Amino acid sequence: MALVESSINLEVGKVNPDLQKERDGASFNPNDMTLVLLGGPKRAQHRREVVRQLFSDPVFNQEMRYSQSKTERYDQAMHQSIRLAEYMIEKGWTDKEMQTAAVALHYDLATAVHAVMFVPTILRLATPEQQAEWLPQAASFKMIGTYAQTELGHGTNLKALETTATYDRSSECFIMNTPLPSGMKWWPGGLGKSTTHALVTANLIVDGQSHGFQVFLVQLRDVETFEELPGIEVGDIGPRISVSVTDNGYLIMRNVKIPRNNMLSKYCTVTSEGKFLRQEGTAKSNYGTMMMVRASIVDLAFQNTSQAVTIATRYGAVRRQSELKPGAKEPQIIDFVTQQYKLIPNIALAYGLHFTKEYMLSYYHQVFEEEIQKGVYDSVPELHSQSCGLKAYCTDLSMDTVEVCRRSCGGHGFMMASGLCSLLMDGLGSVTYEGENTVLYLQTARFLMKNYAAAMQGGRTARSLAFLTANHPTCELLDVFNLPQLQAVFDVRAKFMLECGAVRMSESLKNGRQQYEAWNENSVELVRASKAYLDSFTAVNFMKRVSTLDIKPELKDVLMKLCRLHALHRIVSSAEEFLQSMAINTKQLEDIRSAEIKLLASLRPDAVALVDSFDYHDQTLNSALGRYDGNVYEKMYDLTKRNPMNEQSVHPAIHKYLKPFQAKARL
Ligand SMILES: CCCCCCC/C=C/C(=O)SCCNC(=O)CCNC(=O)[C@H](O)C(C)(C)COP(=O)(O)OP(=O)(O)OC[C@H]1O[C@@H](n2cnc3c(N)ncnc32)[C@H](O)[C@@H]1OP(=O)(O)O
Ligand SMILES: Cc1cc2nc3c(=O)[nH]c(=O)nc-3n(C[C@H](O)[C@H](O)[C@H](O)COP(=O)(O)OP(=O)(O)OC[C@H]3O[C@@H](n4cnc5c(N)ncnc54)[C@H](O)[C@@H]3O)c2cc1C
Repeated sequence: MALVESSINLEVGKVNPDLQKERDGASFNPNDMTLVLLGGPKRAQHRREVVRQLFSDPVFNQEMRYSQSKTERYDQAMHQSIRLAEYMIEKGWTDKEMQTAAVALHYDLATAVHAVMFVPTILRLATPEQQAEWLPQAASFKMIGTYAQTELGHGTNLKALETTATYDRSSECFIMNTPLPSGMKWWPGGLGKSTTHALVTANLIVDGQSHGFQVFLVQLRDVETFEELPGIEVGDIGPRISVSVTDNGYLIMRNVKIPRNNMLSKYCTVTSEGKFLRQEGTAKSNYGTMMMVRASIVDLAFQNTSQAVTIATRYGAVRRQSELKPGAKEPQIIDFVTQQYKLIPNIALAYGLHFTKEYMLSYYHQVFEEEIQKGVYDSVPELHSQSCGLKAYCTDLSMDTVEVCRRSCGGHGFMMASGLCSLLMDGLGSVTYEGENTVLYLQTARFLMKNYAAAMQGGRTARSLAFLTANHPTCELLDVFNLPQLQAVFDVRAKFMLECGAVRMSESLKNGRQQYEAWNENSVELVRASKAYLDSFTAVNFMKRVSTLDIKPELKDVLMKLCRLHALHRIVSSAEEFLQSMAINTKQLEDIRSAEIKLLASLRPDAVALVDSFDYHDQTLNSALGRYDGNVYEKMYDLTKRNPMNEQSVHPAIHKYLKPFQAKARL
């Protein structure tokens, strides 16, 4: 009772004084940093305006989402999707605004996969005529689609997918079939309840001959009644780790006929006579959507990381606990150096991921829009390797960060109201979907090994692997804050790790192993090689981007500290590999550890300003702990009062079970 009274007596809306003190003491203006992160005032203004409009509409208020059941959340997710569609008509919102809105809403939309995969796949794999027919229907939600690739029996191994599309010359149709049970489609987002159509990947069979994985547009439901069409069985796959809004579904097709035109035919087609033709592209052109979505997931990893550190850092400034100076007032928990070590390297990581996702998205657009559209496919192997590797590396680190942040909030980090539990549970899918992370690291390793062999034979390497042919002397780290020297240290370690993988492979082959046996035998080392390369790539990209920014000195100063801290922290995190490769020695490792702690102290006064700079709206964070005004306890109390468990002072279960038992026991 005392707690309740003291909470409601605090003024809501006024900024918590500890948080205000942090903001007053920062070395830079967060708004200036936001403009750097968002690419200038025009873009920042645009994002703020879209987000402001979004959250002034009660339909997008998700404050009670943590208390909602799956069905209630789905209801709201559908409502939000349709409201956004209305905005396209009423406010003239385009893809740009929709993308900003989707990110601000954590993709909590019943039509997320429609927007993120269905439409983009049509844009990438359909002919101009097919696009002209389908895209307007998709834009007006007459057609709501999903991307149905994974099956119950196979997700990773696309060559083993069992669904068939058999060409029937007499009707000029494909007949779609699901071999049961392992061939049924399983997982596609929105398939359960929300979609009328699916882009189904299936083995194309013409005259008994298989032509491998092709993509087909299949209508699942009547667009008016939403009832399943004949031969189609669809449903939700059931409870998953999070109460995510997405209705991931299953699909069975029994002799479902679709017109010949429904095979997406930019790269391959079947003529009416039943002739299979490859028009252009490569054998893997139909895998294009996966590259695109993996690149977008790098952005998602940045969002998850930066939101988690925003919540935990603000809370770290507001929360007072324990004793630091004997007899003094309880300190802000962020003053404990161990707490700083949980938060500040992860703030640095969030900034590093910002520059990584900028790189990834721009490289994807360069290759897709400037090269592939002109029929140039030379960069595809590197783009595939990097989109796989960075998707895996960034989501792995981002999930580690979210969990560290959650724990850093003590008991309250265990409450849904922290906003950190849903970041974790919803985010966890990202290490599995769009390619399981180990599988993706191995795709990167395949590319690395090829390039390593080329470099050793004096040939050319891909752009991002120039370090393989550069000549770095070892142990030249004289100044642990010197960026070129740190870059050399990363490159030496990455090259060494690639060499370890290559040497082991060649030894296995010399010992008579088949290529596939050697690969499997050395795959742990190959994953290490990939991670070393990705560590190096992201740290060096961070250093290069920050070094070339033409910005106010106080912003540059703090960003330089962050990219140094990121580099040092990554070295400490994989110290044994840096030592083993002789990129550093043990004395240098000691210096690096001390430098890390010095950087914590130097960045501590800017911690809150650094997370404020991410410019998240309170409704996006949806966190009682990470609120901009820092009024944590009042908000927790407010949410608790509105928790459905507190709707009745006596729960009906008391009258249903306890009271009859007590009455009986008295007899
Ligand atoms: C923004 C947030 C919203 C997110 C919503 C997410 C919703 C989730 C959706 C999904 O999960 S959809 C399903 C995604 N499924 C997968 O990612 C499956 C993973 N498996 C694969 O990608 C592949 O099977 C494989 C593991 C890459 C292997 O493919 P395959 O069996 O065909 O291998 P090989 O014949 O050995 O060929 C390898 C050869 O092909 C090149 N390659 C592979 N993929 C691509 C690609 N996407 N683009 C270009 N090239 C590709 C690879 O580099 C090899 O080349 P070489 O070394 O032989 O030259
Ligand atoms: C939340 C969520 C949403 C999804 N949405 C969609 C969607 O919209 N559409 C869709 O089509 N799919 C979707 N999926 C499916 C997803 O793409 C697959 O689950 C994913 O690609 C992994 O495949 P898998 O489940 O077959 O795992 P498996 O391949 O069975 O993996 C199991 C284990 O085997 C290991 N393994 C497998 N192959 C290899 C190998 N070659 N080398 C080494 N190790 C290996 C993996 O590393 C892993 O440890 C979704 C999945 C989730 C979790």
